[in-house]
Amino acid sequence: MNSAVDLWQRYQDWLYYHSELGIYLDISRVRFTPDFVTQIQPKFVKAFADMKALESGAIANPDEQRMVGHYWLRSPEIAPTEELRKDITETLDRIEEFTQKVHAGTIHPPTASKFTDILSIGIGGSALGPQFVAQALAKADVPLKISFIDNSDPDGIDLVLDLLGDRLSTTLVLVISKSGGTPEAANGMKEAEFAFQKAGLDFAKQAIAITGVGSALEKYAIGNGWLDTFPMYDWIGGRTSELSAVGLVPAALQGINIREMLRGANLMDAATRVENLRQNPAALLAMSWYFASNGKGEKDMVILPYKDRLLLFSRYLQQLVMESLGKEKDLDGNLVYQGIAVYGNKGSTDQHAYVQQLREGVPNFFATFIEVLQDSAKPHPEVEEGVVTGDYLLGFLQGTRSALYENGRDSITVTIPIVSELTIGALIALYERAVSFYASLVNINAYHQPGVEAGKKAGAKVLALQKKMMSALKSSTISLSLGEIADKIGAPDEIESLYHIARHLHANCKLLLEGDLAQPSTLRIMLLE
Ligand SMILES: O=P(O)(O)OC[C@H]1O[C@](O)(CO)[C@@H](O)[C@@H]1O
Repeated sequence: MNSAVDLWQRYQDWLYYHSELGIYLDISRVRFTPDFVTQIQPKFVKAFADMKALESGAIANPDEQRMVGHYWLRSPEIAPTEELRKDITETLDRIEEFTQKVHAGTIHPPTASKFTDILSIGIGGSALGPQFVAQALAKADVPLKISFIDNSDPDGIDLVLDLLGDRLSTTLVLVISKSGGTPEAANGMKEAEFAFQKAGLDFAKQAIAITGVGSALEKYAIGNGWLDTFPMYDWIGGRTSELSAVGLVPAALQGINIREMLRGANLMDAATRVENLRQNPAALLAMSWYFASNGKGEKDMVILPYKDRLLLFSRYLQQLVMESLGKEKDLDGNLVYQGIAVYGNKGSTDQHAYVQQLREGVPNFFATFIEVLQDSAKPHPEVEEGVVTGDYLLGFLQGTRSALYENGRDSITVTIPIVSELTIGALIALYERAVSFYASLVNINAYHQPGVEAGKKAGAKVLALQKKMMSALKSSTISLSLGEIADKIGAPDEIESLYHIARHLHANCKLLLEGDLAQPSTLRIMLLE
């Protein structure tokens, strides 16, 4: 298997090529055996059946009793009802109409003839796709420049708003939240509203919402007369929403051809509907993941795109893969602790960062190289005789792939001809389907995220404690120790939380801590006047 001739044969035997998209998938450097392929075939019978059921509108997310319909977004004709088909096509038409009006200046800010910027506010699936696509398809000359508030970090928000500066008056704000109740998105919106108010601007005249039908955010936007709202359907998960209004509105506004993105996804969806393992690129990916991680997430997925524009792909895939596959229980309720950890950066930067460990250190990963065939739209000078920078990039990729393989580290290579709307749409669709297949192989629900709720609830508890602590301090004429506060508010088990809250409020000049900072039990706490 390891002779160059054998490997070349294996490469050709397993090479997948999509002629219309010009996309290749090479899984030859994953060391599965013919026996493994034979053994996994029956699991794909189920995976293909699950795919069919999901696409025809079955309740594929049993916990939440929801259909899962992101495939319908790029093939409305396969949506299970006429109403859904109409919703999808009408929303797409509305996005294009709105975009044309913004670009033409028919929809414009109160104090200028055109919008210059977009400020996109949202988190998780309501940010990662738009960020990935904005960077992948960025151009120097765009109708509107985009910036993002994707966290509840006041310093991060300051920087975004400072960079917008006076252009806030010509900024179109997109508040994106499926639930319409995610605190990070709500806080970002409130901060932006406040900044507009401070600058004497009318937020409602410069804001749109992309949110679940009937959500609190939709009601708020309509009630306050925002420019427009676009729907996010309950049958689309946040992490598969890039090709819904969530991703299409910001993309279209940046001048990105959204019909081409949808066409790319549609072509890939068709290719990944083929019920033949060897001819289905998503099935080949899922099989490789299963082999590499032993169907139990025993190895991490390292994403190495050799293209600056694709830097955020690993971050995008982190949510898609880890939120979908990282599950405690399988569909039968057994404890399985599933998942595949995803991380990555870009080549060749990685070679000067962590490839050392990948090559020689703990062999707990499999790599995925993303190769782009076209170097650049522009010709580049030779950096040495007959060699341009892009030739180096290919050399680095090939070199790392071989060096890893020689040392027992498996890899997959996805090759695209060019970074374009078509190929980005296709890549998104490829990984969405691979995740779906993998979930079937390991029998888990890829479309819920119960674990996230625990963190959200715990976060809310900390804020409630903070409020109680502040009112305890307000009603006290003397400084209090952490223990005294805990007793006063009836929360003796929360003393450590109270300490963390007090230390944060002290650093932000909301209260005073006196005592030995190295010994929390000595601290006395009082409000600052
Ligand atoms: O769009 P929303 O409802 O604000 O949710 C943002 C993100 O939060 C989650 O629900 C949980 O992290 C993600 O699945 C989702 O993409």
